[in-house]
Amino acid sequence: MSYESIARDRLPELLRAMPKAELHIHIEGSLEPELIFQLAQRNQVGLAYPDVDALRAAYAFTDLQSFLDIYYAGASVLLKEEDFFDMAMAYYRRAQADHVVHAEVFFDPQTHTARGVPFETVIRGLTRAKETAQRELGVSSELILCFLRHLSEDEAFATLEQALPWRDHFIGVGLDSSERGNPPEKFARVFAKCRELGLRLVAHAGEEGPASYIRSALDVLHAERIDHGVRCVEDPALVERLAAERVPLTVCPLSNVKLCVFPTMAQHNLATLLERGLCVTVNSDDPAYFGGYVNQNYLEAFAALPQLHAGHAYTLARNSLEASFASDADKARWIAELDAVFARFR
Ligand code: HPA
Ligand SMILES: [Zn+2]
Repeated sequence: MSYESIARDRLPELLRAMPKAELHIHIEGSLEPELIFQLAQRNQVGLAYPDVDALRAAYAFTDLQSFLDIYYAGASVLLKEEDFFDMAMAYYRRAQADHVVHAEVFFDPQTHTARGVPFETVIRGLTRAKETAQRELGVSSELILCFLRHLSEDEAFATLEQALPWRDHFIGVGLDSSERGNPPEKFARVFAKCRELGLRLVAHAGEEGPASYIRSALDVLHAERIDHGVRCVEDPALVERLAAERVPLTVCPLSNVKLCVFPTMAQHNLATLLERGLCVTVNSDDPAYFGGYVNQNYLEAFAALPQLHAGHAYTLARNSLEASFASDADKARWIAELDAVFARFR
């Protein structure tokens, strides 16, 4: 079906209404400044900023590391199961408002266990929110445990050990934090172990790091999806392979602009990636820090890239549903809902 003829001025309404999956969201990156201050007060944690406005004013990033420094500082207010629950519920409410039917949510246990917060506290709070979101909001979700790549592989193994009693509470593992200088190869053994355990595998690659990191994420880690992946265009043979193998890329447009991966949204390569036939999806990454939740990412990308039309909107939403780790039955149901929404706009 062709949707190209749907008028451009109807795109915002269509982008908001279409059912979608979000596959690249760090739950700690959904912690809004207001909630950071509430939790700081509740838990008697001191912050380096006097108020919400001062904290928000510090969100001027020059690269990934400048963001990560402030992101880990923000997460320091999370101490109790209830804190993780409240943070995740706030995300699920925003996701529901954006017509996210399914989310695969990253969490960074090492950010918390390093501060003395037990793994159990983190997973209990997030799991309770996941179940509440399904029951009360109708938002389906799964959890993906991310290893911090600036830490050692031994530390990743120790985290996996702590997580194994909770094996059925998360579906897979990912790799995040400082990319440059921390190639996928560093985590080959722990990913091999996770693969043996039947966990789903994803990895951040090609955000700030070179295209070769995307190749090793595929060949060494056996990642099933690449988080970001926008630098794949520097290696045309890799682009062909990603297209042929239909490897999903979880692209985060606002994040890429805020972290200076692209100077402006008009220079983002989202449209190019789609033209090359890649299985691209749109996601928010760290919505509290980068200026918006998933719909804002769609809206700003479509506003800045005139090549994009309603046909691309359909492709992106459909890719997000198909690239998820949900059941075939759930995917079929959501795709039928997607088709019904687009039928209303024709
Ligand atoms: O965009 C990101 N890249 C790497 N690590 C991260 N941790 C949170 N967000 C990110
Ligand atoms: Zn990310």
